[in-house]
Amino acid sequence: MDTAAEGDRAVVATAHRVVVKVGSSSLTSAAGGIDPDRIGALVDALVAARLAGREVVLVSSGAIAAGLAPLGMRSRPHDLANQQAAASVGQSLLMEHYGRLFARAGLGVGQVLLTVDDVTRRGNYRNAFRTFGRLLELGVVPVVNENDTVATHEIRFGDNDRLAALVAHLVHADALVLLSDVDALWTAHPASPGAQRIEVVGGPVDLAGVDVTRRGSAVGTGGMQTKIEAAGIATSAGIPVVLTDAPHAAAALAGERVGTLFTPTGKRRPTRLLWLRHASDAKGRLVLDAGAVRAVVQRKASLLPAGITEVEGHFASGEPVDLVGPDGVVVARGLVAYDSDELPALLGRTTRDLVEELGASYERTVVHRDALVVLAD
Ligand SMILES: Nc1ncnc2c1ncn2[C@@H]1O[C@H](COP(=O)(O)OP(=O)(O)O)[C@@H](O)[C@H]1O
Ligand SMILES: N[C@@H](CCC(=O)OP(=O)(O)O)C(=O)O
Repeated sequence: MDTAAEGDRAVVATAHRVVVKVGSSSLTSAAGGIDPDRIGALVDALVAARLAGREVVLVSSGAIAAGLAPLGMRSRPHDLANQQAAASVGQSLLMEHYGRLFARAGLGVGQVLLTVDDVTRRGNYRNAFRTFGRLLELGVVPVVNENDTVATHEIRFGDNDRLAALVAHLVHADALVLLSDVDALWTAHPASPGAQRIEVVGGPVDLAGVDVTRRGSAVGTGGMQTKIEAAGIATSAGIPVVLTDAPHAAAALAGERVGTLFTPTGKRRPTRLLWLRHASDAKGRLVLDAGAVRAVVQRKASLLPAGITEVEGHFASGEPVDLVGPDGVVVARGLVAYDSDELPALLGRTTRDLVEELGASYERTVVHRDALVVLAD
């Protein structure tokens, strides 16, 4: 291994605040339901880290898997209503296990159920940040899951890998550990002939040719693809990621050479903008003329009505929209300051014109540069 990667393992070993995500497949037994030995071993590793003075946030899947047997369901249901029912039953079982297991070491747990809105809307985001901060100050281990019972398709993360990356960013974690049922990222599904373990991923080039198409466990959701995406989100925000299996949790946290290390590719950015890039679905599109594209992309300027030629979709003020160039390529994403039905009358007009005719409230930009992330640079 090269020295830089060894240095990054040390960064994981010394990380004070860590987010650990565990997948359904690592918590449940083949027969279904929570496997007491597996969840017990995981908690032991987290307790050791906690008692060594580190702050731990656990993102745990497994609610749906844990709820299947009590409801007489044989396999993970495909429809949302049954998934939500299973999650409702399973989440409390999961928390019962965590509460009891951490209590043996004198540690408390706090359940945090999140929807996409909680990491995308500014007010909710701040609120979630405060809650995590307080729980950690109190020495409690936050146990996070998606709020499956109420989340509809529109407000779903869909997989906890991405949720874990966003939580890592939200809590300003120093490292993210993704625990699955596979010991590392491999060049192809580990059962494929010739597949090899990958020890370090330094950026997207190291992933060229890696095959993650084969599905994983029956109880997991996203397979390897969502883990790679999650690692990309975290590393682009300066957070190193280790991907390994649950039995290697303690070794991963100790910075040992287990699993796959994804080294940071970017710097830590203002927190709100990361979700804008990764967690939000754009509600509409604004088509920009070439001058506006240059202003937004190169000069990092705010978007004014004068540079917009078309408005597509229905959105309300404050929602995310894509900014596209005259060629239809998305160049940025931002929070729009007008409703979609207000905008057409403003297009192509200067702000001065608008203020004179319509009043001072039209002095605002359509997308302010502080609420905008450039995707094309
Ligand atoms: N290139 C690859 N390297 C490692 N695992 C892979 C690869 N391609 C597919 N997989 C599968 O992805 C699975 C992990 O995804 P998943 O079952 O969703 O786990 P979890 O429940 O932990 O989120 C592995 O068990 C493995 O079968
Ligand atoms: N929130 C869902 C899990 C979703 C999920 O991403 O599962 P997994 O692929 O096992 O991490 C649950 O608790 O069942």
